[in-house]
Amino acid sequence: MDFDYDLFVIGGGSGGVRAARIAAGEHGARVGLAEEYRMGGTCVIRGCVPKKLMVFASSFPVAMADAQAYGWQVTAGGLDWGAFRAKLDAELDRLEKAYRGGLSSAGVTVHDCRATVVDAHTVHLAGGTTVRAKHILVAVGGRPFVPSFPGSEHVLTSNDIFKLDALPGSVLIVGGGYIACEFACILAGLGVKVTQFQRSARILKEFDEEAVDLVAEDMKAQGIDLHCGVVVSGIEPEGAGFRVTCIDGRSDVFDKVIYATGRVPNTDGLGLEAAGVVLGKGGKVPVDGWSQTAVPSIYAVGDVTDRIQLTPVAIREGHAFADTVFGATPRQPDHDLVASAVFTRPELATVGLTEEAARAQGPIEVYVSSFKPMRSGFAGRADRVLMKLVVCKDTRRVLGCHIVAPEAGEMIQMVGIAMKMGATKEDFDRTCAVHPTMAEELVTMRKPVRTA
Ligand SMILES: Cc1cc2nc3c(=O)[nH]c(=O)nc-3n(C[C@H](O)[C@H](O)[C@H](O)COP(=O)(O)OP(=O)(O)OC[C@H]3O[C@@H](n4cnc5c(N)ncnc54)[C@H](O)[C@@H]3O)c2cc1C
Ligand SMILES: NC(=O)c1ccc[n+]([C@@H]2O[C@H](COP(=O)([O-])OP(=O)(O)OC[C@H]3O[C@@H](n4cnc5c(N)ncnc54)[C@H](O)[C@@H]3O)[C@@H](O)[C@H]2O)c1
Repeated sequence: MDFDYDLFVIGGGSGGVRAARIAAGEHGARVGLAEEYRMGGTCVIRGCVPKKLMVFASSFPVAMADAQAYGWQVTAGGLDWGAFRAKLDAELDRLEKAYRGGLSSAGVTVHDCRATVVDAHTVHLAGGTTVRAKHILVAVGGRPFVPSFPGSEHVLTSNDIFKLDALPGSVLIVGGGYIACEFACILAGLGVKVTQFQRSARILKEFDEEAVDLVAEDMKAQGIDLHCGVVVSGIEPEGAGFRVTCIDGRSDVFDKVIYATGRVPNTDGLGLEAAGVVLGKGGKVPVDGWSQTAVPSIYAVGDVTDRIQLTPVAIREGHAFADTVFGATPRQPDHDLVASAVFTRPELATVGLTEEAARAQGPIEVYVSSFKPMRSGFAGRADRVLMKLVVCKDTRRVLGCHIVAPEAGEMIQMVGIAMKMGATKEDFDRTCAVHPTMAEELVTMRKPVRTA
């Protein structure tokens, strides 16, 4: 059978771009890729990258206050949001160009349009053409989910934050996951009055409770008006802002309301069902360990699948797919012990099991050190950091590590390597400390604070 391409990738985000580049550039496949919006996808255009730059932007008021406390004569002015946004836009343009350059030098043919699946080997491109490919990779990612309720049309999502013409005076953020907590801290750091409503009893409910308690305490200490167990029932415009009413009767007006209540896969109208792929819960694409769907020529990677929604995971899945199908090195992506960080202030970073999950598996020892770090302590700030190891009593292996601290994301990357190698508590202990650092506590905690 004649095909236009060996591989057609739908979606130019983290997973799709990596798969296309490896299949074409390293394995010589004829690859086409369709992207309907901007090359780079969520991570580059409206996720990790602009978010992290906003995290940096929001960190300067505290840094300036610290500088003053250390004796520097600095006067903090206000943020010029317009100037920041212009630089941010230019940086995203630069990155998008670099992504396009990478695809072009690998020999990938890019189609700047929406693509839909017609059958197991056929893709329809908006504009009217149809292409045939031996393999199709679905890497369409997801988009913000907003529940439906009276007034839900008035809310913003994470996509809109990067495009605000001006910073609002006050915001309500609804949700308690990664995105809600990160933007609560970012906006508070930028000087916005932030209120946060979480529906359930805790924020960041997938994370270690003790670690999250410290993050929540710190978020409140920096002025975020955080409330759990609150459900919004309606929103209506009032003056220049919006009146938000909740089922417990509370009611208040905010300049903007931002919903960060999870993400849904971009599979609506994609044509997968017609091609024989039965979609899973919430429209996610079910795949096996090779990222293959029930239709053998159709594969899927990244947020559109029912796995872990993180950029490095999407990249690994795309790379493993390309090596498996077009290279001579079949391998499955490894989803075990994936470290991640929530870029709140302070950061929360984690790898492995929470204390709660580990307890359910068998006897454990828990090592915790929580203290005032030297840098902020000297500046007179009350912030505390937390280093926590969850250890299996029988095998002595470190099952989980949880860090709440500035730059926790940088630290957990290294702990992840040790844990992936199967490090025991005694391996941590025989590693000499780097002094004076916060991370030295990870190798100097001698006695468990509790066992279970
Ligand atoms: C605000 C925010 C912050 C985040 N921060 C982090 C972080 O700090 N660290 C981290 O690891 N992860 C983070 N993530 C998650 C991360 O961005 C995603 O896990 C990752 O981008 C998923 O990659 P993907 O390739 O699956 O999909 P995406 O990157 O979403 O790419 C999918 C692409 O497909 C395109 N597309 C969709 N449908 C079609 C179609 N029919 N035809 C053509 N093109 C189509 C879309 O336009 C998009 O460009 C964040 C996400 C958000 C929203
Ligand atoms: N730093 C990072 O690595 C990073 C940052 C941002 C996003 N991400 C990825 O993106 C994914 C999506 O992030 P997210 O924060 O949107 O989702 P999430 O799943 O982390 O959190 C969703 C939150 O919304 C709440 N919620 C869900 N439905 C609701 C409803 N109907 N009403 C009120 N509240 C509701 C949930 O209780 C939860 O707190 C994350 O799971 C993560 O994998 C990663």
